[in-house]
Amino acid sequence: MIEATLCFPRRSRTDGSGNERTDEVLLIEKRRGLGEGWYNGPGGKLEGDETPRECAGRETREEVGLEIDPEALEKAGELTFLLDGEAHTFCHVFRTRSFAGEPTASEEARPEWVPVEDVPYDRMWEDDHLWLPGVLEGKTVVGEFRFEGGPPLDEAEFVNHDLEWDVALGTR
Ligand SMILES: Nc1nc2c([nH]c(=O)n2[C@H]2C[C@H](O)[C@@H](COP(=O)(O)OP(=O)(O)OP(=O)(O)O)O2)c(=O)[nH]1
Repeated sequence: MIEATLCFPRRSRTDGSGNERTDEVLLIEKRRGLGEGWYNGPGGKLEGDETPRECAGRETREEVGLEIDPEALEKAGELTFLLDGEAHTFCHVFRTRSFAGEPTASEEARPEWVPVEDVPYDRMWEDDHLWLPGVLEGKTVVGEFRFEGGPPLDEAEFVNHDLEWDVALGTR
């Protein structure tokens, strides 16, 4: 089974007059690989003996150039994606308001700050609207999502899911 991560950097912005506060999340438009053409958080597969939070920090740096201290990542979810009845990917989800630098595009990703109210769920993995809103509200989630008809996973059909909220997650 693949072990992977997703990272959702957050910021709050005030408009010029200082009245309107917008809560934003950094998404990427993925330019290649699994989920190409869709929006997602920065992230990817674990390499070597790195921990999930080290992986989330490294992928965010490689894909959009933000520097993130792995210890500053807050664990928000653990998602299992099953393909044709078999565990395909186990994905650790993190969020953080602590990072350095400005997002820049890479070969893999085009970054975009998006108001939390305007996340483009119609241009994302089909399951994301089920768990990402809660994650962006600060909840923790454990989920199982079943796909059929692949590989690859991103061409399979999303068939059903189980979700559990407000779960105490490990510290990895
Ligand atoms: N939001 C969301 N992300 C998903 C779903 N399924 C799934 O694998 N992912 C994530 C986990 C990983 O962060 C990412 C796939 O890994 P990746 O970006 O390394 O894949 P890739 O094929 O581009 O690999 P590589 O060439 O970069 O090594 O997609 C899903 O249903 N929703």
